[in-house]
Amino acid sequence: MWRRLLNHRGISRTVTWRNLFTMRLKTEQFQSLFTDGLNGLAELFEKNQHELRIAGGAVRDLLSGKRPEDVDFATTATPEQMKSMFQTAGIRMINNKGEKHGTITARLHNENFEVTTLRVDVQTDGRHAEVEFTTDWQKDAERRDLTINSMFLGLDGTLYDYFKGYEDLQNRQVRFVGSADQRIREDYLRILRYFRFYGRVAPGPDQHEPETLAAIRANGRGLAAISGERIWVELKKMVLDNHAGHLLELIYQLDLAQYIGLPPDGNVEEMKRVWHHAKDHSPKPMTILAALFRCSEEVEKMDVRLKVSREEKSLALFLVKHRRELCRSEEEPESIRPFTDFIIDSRELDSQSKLCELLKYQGERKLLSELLQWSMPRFPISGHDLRKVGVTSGKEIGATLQKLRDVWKKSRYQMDKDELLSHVKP
Ligand SMILES: Nc1ccn([C@@H]2O[C@H](COP(=O)(O)OP(=O)(O)OP(=O)(O)O)[C@@H](O)[C@H]2O)c(=O)n1
Ligand SMILES: [Mg+2]
Repeated sequence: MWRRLLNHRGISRTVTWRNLFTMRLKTEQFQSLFTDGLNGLAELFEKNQHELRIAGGAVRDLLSGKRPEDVDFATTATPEQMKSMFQTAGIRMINNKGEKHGTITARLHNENFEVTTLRVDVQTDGRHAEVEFTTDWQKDAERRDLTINSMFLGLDGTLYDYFKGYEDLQNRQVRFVGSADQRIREDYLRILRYFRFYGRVAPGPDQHEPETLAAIRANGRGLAAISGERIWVELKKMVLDNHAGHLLELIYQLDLAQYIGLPPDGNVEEMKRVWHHAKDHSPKPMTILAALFRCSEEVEKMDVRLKVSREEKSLALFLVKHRRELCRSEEEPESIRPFTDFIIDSRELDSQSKLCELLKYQGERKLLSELLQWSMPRFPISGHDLRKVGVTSGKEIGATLQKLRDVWKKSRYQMDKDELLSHVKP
């Protein structure tokens, strides 16, 4: 993907002017953004002589040949100017919560467009910022986290790159804009964003700039003040990207684990092992993280801090409980029977998917592909069938069903209804 990007045919000319690097982007992904909604938005800004550009992550994605999932826009217009412009044009605006930070959301042709006024952060407490609006594009680029996230793209395809973001993207380097220390102090979550984008962009593990790591180490404690929800969103994405084994180890080396809900004495060696054999099998984030936990109390503590979903927590507890004792049988190492027996006994809907995660954890590739294809046989007997053959009391029905389940299991789930009912003594 990256080599293709270097000699992309969609890029037609490059100009360097002082520290601003510009060029024209005309890729298919870029063209495909121009829906009726965006064309309408662009026209309106042009008519009112306000500049409008695509900003941040979407520019990074477009330059990497990816269609961005969400596109943020930046403008020189103030929120007041935008509001009056949209009102005059009869365009609906929705949820004005972002207005304090300069964001107006307009709805055109059933599409929402988030447009944010250029700004500088005048005061930050490491979580929230007090902002001041500006018409200077470079100032807005300067307050962004990473060089690869600091670029703008005009709607004519012109790239505005003040901090060598494009060069870094081509060289697969992740760097903070200006001082890493300052950028991190503005929002400590950026430590985790750095790791996440490192996973996405860097060609291999361990190619960090020493100053970046020093700034992260020095500011790690700041993560303690960041909400668990925000941390979990970042951590989850990071764990599923490249180099996650290395990055999680780095989190321990830089002494950050304690601030983000991970056990201070996490089992890093086990995690690296698990990551290595699970990474190509689409593991859930918790399958990798579970390897760090030594006991269920550590899972509980993580949940208090990160407020993970009920399913995520239950998977972590499940893996910690069963990772050693529920494994392939010595006598029949190729058989998925211990796992299918477990699923049938547990009668829980999600136990099959949990066991698939367990097999990823254990690195059992063959058993995993079999279990993925296996479908649970249906137990052919109901209470109703037993009543028909004369078992009437509730207690007796329960006990007989259990007994028949055992018989069924011994037959490796082959016996049908009649064969099973022949075991019921009238
Ligand atoms: N802590 C943060 C979060 C965001 N940003 C800036 O705001 C942009 C948009 O943020 P967001 O959508 O949260 O992230 P993306 O970089 O777009 O990544 P994703 O693809 O995950 O949306 C970023 O590119 C970056 O310029 C920042 O400087 N500091
Ligand atoms: Mg984004």
